[in-house]
Amino acid sequence: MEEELLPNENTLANLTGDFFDSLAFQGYALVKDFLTPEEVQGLQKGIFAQYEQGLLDKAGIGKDGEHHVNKQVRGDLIQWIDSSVDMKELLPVQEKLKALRERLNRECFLSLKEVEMHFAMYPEGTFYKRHKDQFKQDDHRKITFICYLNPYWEAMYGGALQLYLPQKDGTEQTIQVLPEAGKLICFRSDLLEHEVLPTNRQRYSLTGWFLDQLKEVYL
Ligand SMILES: O=C(O)CCC(=O)C(=O)O
Ligand SMILES: [Fe+2]
Repeated sequence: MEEELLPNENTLANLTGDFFDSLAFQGYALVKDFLTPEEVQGLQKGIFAQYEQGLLDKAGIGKDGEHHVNKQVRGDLIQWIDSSVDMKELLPVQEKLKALRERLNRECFLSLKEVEMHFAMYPEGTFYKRHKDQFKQDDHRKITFICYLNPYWEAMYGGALQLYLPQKDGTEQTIQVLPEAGKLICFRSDLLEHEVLPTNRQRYSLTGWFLDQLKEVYL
C-alpha cells in the first residue's frame, strides 16, 4: 500500500525529517547530494549543448506585460524546460523532483500541484540582485528549489546564493550557499529574499518552483 503511494521514495533517502523541519521552521533547507554525480554530469552536458546552439536567452524580470530584461538586476541566461526540450538526461531528475513535491506535501502539509523550471547559466561577471521569487500579481509559486550543477567550485569564484533570513527581533541574518554540484536548496518563495552574488566563473543550475495550482488554471 505504502509503496504504491510512494513510488519514488527510495530515490530521496538522503532527505531526512531534518530537511523538512528546517523548511517548515526556518523557511529554507539544504541537502548536499540530491543529484548524483552522473545526473549532474548529464544535465551539465545537456545545458552546455543548448548554450552552444544559442538556445539560452537573457532572463527577464516581472511577469507577462511587465516582463523585461534588465542587466543591472540579473545577468543570467535561461532556458525554460517545456515539452520542446528534448533531453533524456532530464527524465530521472524530473522523477526526483516529482518525488520531492510529494514528500513536501506530506511532510510540510502543503498542496503543491505543479512545477515550472528553467536551466540557468550565469556568465562570468553576472549576478542577480536581491529579490523575492513570488510575483506581485501571482502568488502561486510556493517553494523555490535550485539544483546546482558545477562540478568544482570554490568560495573565491563568488557566485554564492545569499539568503536573507528575517529574525523574530526584526533583524535579519544572512547565509551564503556555494553552488556546488548535486546540492539542492529549497526555500519559501513568498518569504525569503535572496540574491546571487557576482560570479567570476560560469555558473550552472536548474531552478524551479512548486506551484499550488495547475498552470492551465490561471495562465
Ligand atoms: O541560482 C541561484 O542560486 C538563485 C537563482 C534565483 O534566485 C532565481 O532564479 O530566482
Ligand atoms: Fe530567485
